[in-house]
Amino acid sequence: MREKIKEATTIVVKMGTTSVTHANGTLDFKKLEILARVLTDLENSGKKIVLVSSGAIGAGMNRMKLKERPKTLKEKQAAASVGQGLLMRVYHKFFDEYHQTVGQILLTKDVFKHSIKRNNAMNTFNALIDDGIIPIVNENDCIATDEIEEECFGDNDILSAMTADLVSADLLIILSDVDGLYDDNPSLNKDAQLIRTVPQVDNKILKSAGSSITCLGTGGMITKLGAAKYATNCGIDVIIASGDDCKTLYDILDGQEVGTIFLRNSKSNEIIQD
Ligand SMILES: Nc1ncnc2c1ncn2[C@@H]1O[C@H](COP(=O)(O)OP(=O)(O)O)[C@@H](O)[C@H]1O
Ligand SMILES: N[C@@H](CCC(=O)OP(=O)(O)O)C(=O)O
Repeated sequence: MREKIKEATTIVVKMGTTSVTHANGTLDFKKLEILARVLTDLENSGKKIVLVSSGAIGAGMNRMKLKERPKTLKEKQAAASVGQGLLMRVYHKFFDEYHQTVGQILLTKDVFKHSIKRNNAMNTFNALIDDGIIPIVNENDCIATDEIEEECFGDNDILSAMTADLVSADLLIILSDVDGLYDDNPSLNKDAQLIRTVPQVDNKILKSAGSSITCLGTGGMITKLGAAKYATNCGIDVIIASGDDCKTLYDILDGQEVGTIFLRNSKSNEIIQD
């Protein structure tokens, strides 16, 4: 069933806050360094890679010496403003080690609803991808407040699914602090079982998802399932797996049974072919 993953060419990889930062918000250099190496290697092998990375608020929070995630919207925006620059500087540094050029794209969700803005964003993505440059995407937190205002509604998960659709990706890989979708929140229920394959994101599956209990991650599994539903309906396979060791991306793309796979909705392909 996972054999077809080997053929995926355009791949969007989403790194959650918990995968790019330590618990105190400082950037996890070890993980980011490995991520840069693996993504460059995949790009060199002929894959087209887009990275969606969270972590701006965590990184900014630490630099501003805030002890906990800011509560008010303006404080979160200020932290994102400080942190986004830090995040990109670290990405530039690590990707440079492997002579891989990256470009920053900050998006707001309204871009996807507005045909001219959507087209402009798509042209930028295509120009970067055609030049072998890896776009690094985050939400433009300072002007788009829907993602950070309410912890439980929306986040970079859905943005990664919308981006995957925009670049006509074959595969969306969401890396997190959990190794896939469980039948119950594994942080609260130690008997929860990992689900390997989800043929369809239906109500039963949606009910298994809970929110995040970390102080930095937002949305938890609820927004990841929203993203999986969105992307699979666009004809894109989705894998949720652990971002602990980014070398796992090799195993995923080798078709190995890593994390949870959400199978693309085949009807969406029929619609596209019609
Ligand atoms: N059914 C579930 N399966 C797996 N994780 C779940 C589930 N329900 C809730 N979660 C929570 O979702 C968390 C991952 O989401 P989040 O903290 O927002 O990560 P990220 O920073 O990667 O977006 C897990 O650590 C877990 O506590
Ligand atoms: N765009 C913000 C939001 C964080 C966000 O979506 O977090 P996550 O649920 O960990 O992907 C940031 O970079 O901090």
